[in-house]
Amino acid sequence: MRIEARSLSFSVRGKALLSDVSLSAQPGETLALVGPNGSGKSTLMRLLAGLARPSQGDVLLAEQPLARLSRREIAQRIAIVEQQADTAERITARSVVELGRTPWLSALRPWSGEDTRQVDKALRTVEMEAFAQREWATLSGGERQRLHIARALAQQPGLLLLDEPTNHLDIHHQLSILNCVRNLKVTAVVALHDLNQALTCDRVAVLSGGRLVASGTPQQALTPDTVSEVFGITARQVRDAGGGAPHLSFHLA
Ligand SMILES: Nc1ncnc2c1ncn2[C@@H]1O[C@H](COP(=O)(O)OP(=O)(O)OP(=O)(O)O)[C@@H](O)[C@H]1O
Repeated sequence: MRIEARSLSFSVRGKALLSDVSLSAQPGETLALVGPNGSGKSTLMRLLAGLARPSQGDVLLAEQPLARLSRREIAQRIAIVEQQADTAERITARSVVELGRTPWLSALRPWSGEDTRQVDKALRTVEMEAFAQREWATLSGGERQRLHIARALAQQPGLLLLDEPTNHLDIHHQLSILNCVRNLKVTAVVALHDLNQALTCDRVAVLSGGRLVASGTPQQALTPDTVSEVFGITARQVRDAGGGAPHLSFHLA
């Protein structure tokens, strides 16, 4: 599903948290959102998810204004995993993932084999099948994070919004979750702090002080000059001795 932000601004008590942000992701693309702490990534995610209304501008999902969709219609199209997402504690891992099926259920459409299949598939994708019956309270931070992502995948959204999904994850699961997201046919917007992980996405948008300062392909948006200026460091592009894609190395300026 195509997502577009048109001239989005958002203020709280007269303070501008986002100013005139325009960006889009095409169906199936993975768009990385990067920027320093407090630059507005989570705020933008919440506007894209319809969890907050922009002060100005519009969010269009598959060319339809989000503001015109009902909560249920939004839930059938958009899944979000927020930073510090938490869940009631007396519940099993599997039940958390089953919550992802809620937007598709109704009195006329009770739980079916298809729902069970989607939950199984999501648990497999995040490599958490073996934990399905565990109590939520007994799980580690990374295991909970993977289950939140599984819950979002079980929702079968057209747009997946992930706010720092690799937080808490060991390097194997960081790479495997990002790989899985990039390979999904679903459009994804992913807030990331690891700029080298952002380099592996289809497109990158760079926020600074609530404004969009660069966007485009990773090579266009994440130039050493832009990264140095936005993060107040010195960035250099380097290549492994064995060739391969360039990546960034960082030093304090
Ligand atoms: N309700 C609010 N009232 C006042 N300021 C707020 C409110 N919510 C967020 N902010 C401020 O807006 C700015 C953007 O916050 P946001 O959480 O979007 O940043 P972020 O880029 O996701 O940061 P991080 O990388 O630290 O997660 C921050 O300075 C934050 O303190």
